[in-house]
Amino acid sequence: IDLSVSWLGLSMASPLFNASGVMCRHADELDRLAASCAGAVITKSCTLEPRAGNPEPRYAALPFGSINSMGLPNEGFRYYLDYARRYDYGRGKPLFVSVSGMSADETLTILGELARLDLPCLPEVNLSCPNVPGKPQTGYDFAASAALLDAIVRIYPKTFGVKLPPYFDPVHFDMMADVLRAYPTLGFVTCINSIGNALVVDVERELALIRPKDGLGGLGGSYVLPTALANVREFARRLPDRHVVGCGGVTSGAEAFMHILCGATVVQIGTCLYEEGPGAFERIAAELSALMRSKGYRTLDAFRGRLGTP
Ligand SMILES: CC(C)(C)CCc1c(C(=O)O)[nH]c(=O)[nH]c1=O
Repeated sequence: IDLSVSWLGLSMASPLFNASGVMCRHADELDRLAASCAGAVITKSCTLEPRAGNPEPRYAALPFGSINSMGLPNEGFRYYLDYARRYDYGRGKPLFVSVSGMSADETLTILGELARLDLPCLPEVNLSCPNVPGKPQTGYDFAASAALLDAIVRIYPKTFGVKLPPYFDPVHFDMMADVLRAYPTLGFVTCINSIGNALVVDVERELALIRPKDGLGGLGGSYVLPTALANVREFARRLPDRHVVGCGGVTSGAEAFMHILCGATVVQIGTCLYEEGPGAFERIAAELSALMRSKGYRTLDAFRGRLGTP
């Protein structure tokens, strides 16, 4: 059974890696991911300056997933560019740098610096990044997304990707795909980010579970799997010449298989990695391998994007 993936000039021994935000804020965490069975590593979304993030409690594990309102705690982009400079690309594990400026200008400044370094790492631009006050997150503002991407391709000439929030309306799939299709250097889209602004209640204490935003936070884990799969399949259909990175609700080989069957080239793991640790990569890869064997598939290409309809 061959779990390897070659894409965007990269080669990965496993299709599995971390979702940005989980176990990737500090260099020691990133090194631990690089030493694990993960096929690649991505950094916590960075901003121009370091950020402590929101007051705690800001993350909670739930019966079927997680809720978080971390508030972009990160060491600042220079820290991650320095990590990207020192990273050992020869070990065959690509490094992705997630970028989420507090404004479009911040994102552009960071990408300009990244372009100057001309390193082998690839940026994943987080479109859940804040937009101008009074406007929804960038990914839900199609004009703002197009304006940001117009500016990005002017200052960042190489291949990059975007992290998308989940969409819930076919017209939104169409509208966002129309925006993204216009940028030939957009090599991949990662579907999905957490489902935003959920609210989880502690009945006994009659309190929200997390403190920021009066309890509102992004939902992750098994709760979001069906929405993640829909977004993967719908964007893979609309952008057949780009890669889709699947993210959302992967806790097993079967769920990784679902994402790839829906069209994902590779798969990110968030909540399950946070709760289980890096051993999740080895377990899920072994489960995926066993499932493929039982179905007679020797490679991921044998079933990628082949979901049918009854
Ligand atoms: C939600 C933002 C804080 C604007 C971006 C960072 C982010 C966070 C976070 O740092 O709170 N959590 C997520 O689940 N997804 C994200 O993209």
